[in-house]
Amino acid sequence: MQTQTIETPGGRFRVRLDGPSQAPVLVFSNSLGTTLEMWDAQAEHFAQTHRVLRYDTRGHGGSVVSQGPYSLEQLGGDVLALLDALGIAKASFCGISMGGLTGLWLGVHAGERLSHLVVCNSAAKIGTAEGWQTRSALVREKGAAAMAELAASSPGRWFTEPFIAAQPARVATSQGWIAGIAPEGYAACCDALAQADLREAIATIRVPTLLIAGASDPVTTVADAQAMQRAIAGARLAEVPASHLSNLEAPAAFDDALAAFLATGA
Ligand SMILES: O=C(O)CC1=CCC(=O)O1
Repeated sequence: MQTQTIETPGGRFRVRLDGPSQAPVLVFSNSLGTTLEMWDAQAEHFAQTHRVLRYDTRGHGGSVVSQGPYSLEQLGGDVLALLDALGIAKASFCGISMGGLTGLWLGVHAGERLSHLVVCNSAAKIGTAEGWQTRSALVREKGAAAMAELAASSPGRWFTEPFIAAQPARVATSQGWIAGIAPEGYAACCDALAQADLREAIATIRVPTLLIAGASDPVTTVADAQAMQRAIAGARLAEVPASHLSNLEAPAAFDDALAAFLATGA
């Protein structure tokens, strides 16, 4: 099946569904500057056991690019609106970086809709408000030129040096995703990241939670994942040999950790 467009009260979303229609639903949520294609390998793997739902986050890919700033509440609400539109009462949710933060928001505010929560290469607060405000201002000021600059610098934020050297085609594909993101959508998600701080709230999460950390991730570190593990009752932590986009850099280790966790009853 190819991508489709789902209309929600908050706008249209580009989604893709794979796997048996009666299987348990597993939602994948992308990181800042990527699209649902970042999950191609995981969709192929998990469509054997799950109904896999992927979507482009607001402001990204083929989804609505509404005027920013966005908020984490809005990004989490978009997931709930998508589940409602598709008639899905409960799902497992796996998000990376910004998508992981969206998952934490869902765990805090809509835990009854989740059977498993997987938070990858993320943190309860990512970076600093000043850093995100500077980035969003630059993108709004320079538009496509700023996106080109962010695409050029993205390998260093997303992958280890050995992976960049060994996998130029994969790196180039990921750079193509960010280069194609609408500047206002990207900037508005930076605004959401600037405001998002769930460091206290995540203590209320009662959904079975797996944290996946990249051993060489300089953006959201293993220490960030350990802090979340201390805060979320019963949370597990898996470390994989990768930088920030760990599902792309270490797909086998990532899929193994995710599959083992999803196999646990919830
Ligand atoms: O800055 C980046 O590209 C890395 C990143 C931070 C949040 C996110 O989703 O990606």
